[in-house]
Amino acid sequence: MEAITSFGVLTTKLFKGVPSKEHLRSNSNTHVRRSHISWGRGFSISNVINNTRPIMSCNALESESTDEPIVFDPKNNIAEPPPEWKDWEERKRQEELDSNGGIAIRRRPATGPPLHYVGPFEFRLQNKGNTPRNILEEIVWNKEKEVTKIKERKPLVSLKKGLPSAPPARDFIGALRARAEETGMPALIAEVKKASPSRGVIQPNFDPVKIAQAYEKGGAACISVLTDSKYFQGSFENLQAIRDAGIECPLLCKEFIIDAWQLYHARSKGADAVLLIAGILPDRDIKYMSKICKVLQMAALVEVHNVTELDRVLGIDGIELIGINNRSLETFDVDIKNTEHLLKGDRGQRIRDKDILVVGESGMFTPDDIAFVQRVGVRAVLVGESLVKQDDPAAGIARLFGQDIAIRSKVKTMVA
Ligand SMILES: O=P(O)(O)OC[C@@H](O)[C@@H](O)c1c[nH]c2ccccc12
Repeated sequence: MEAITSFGVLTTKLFKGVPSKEHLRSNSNTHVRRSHISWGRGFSISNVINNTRPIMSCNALESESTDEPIVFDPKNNIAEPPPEWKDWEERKRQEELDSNGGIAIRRRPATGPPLHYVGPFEFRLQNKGNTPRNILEEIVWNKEKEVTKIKERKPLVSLKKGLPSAPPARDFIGALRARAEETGMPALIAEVKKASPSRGVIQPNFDPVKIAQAYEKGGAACISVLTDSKYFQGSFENLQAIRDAGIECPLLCKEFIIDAWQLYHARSKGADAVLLIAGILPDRDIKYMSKICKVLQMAALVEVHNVTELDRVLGIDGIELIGINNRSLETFDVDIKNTEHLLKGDRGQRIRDKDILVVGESGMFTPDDIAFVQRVGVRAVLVGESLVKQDDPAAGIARLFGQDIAIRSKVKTMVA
């Protein structure tokens, strides 16, 4: 690791006790003096090793200063930090959340860490503040650039002018409620997704219209279409093509929305609903954007991943549809028990009192998974991978639910 000093470039190895990446890797039994490391913004030893946390300084943690050695695990070089460090990291994380409107990622690249002074030296790690800390941050920073560019070509005024000729918005939430009631099972939002950052290419023979038609035939109530191209190989052309092909299921535009301009853009391409991710949007944006959605007659699926985000969203008036993502967009860890965890106790009660429809999202592969999330309170599921990778997605739906939900819904409709 290099540091810029007033005398040129110095390596951090020169500073007593600060481990360089190479130093950590090559020393199976490295001793580091805690008093010489500052764990900036949730910084940990593994971040040093993986070089994932950009901000590092040589300030001492005064109050915790001790010469007690920290011994790194010889096999994977990862030290188990003492509990007070974890508390400190947690406190920092909470402070960061508070100052960031409740969101854990930095919405724009930081300008870089401040200069530090050690004796006569002035130094800073080279531009590390401009490195995204996780994939979600990277996606969002790219999205900011992408949207800024398209907005120049297609300003909001011209987008708004084109809206009257957009295909009319259909009732996304109504379709979910009706289907859940009709089948007695969670309504299905089936996802058209070619690839993802966690799975790579999921379906190499990707024909978005054919897949959407199969989903509709198989009993999906709504369809989700990935439009992000860089990370998911999706597009707005896919969304438009599916709409133009006469699919009757309402369509969710699956996009990383960070700017209200994208709402108008999604509507102009035929979307009936959009995704608002609480992990990247502060409360004021969720409020403002969900109001715009109402004006545009689109549904807003507000996605949360943890209790902090769920509590924030439950504090916002007028939210009708909440998605609980079982996958962390920061680490990609998937656990369907997350849905149970978020819906238990008081929170579940508040959701029922407000008559909010809950969508269980990600990581569902079997009838047991569907039954599990239904039992804990979801009335719709959003499923991608397990369906899109099938050669026959309609049959895939029947396998996922353990029964043919298309036939059952048709029979019931005919009887009614
Ligand atoms: O493929 P899965 O595990 O069935 O997941 C679908 C969907 O939940 C997932 O694609 C998703 C949920 N929230 C997102 C936000 C952005 C991109 C993708 C997503």
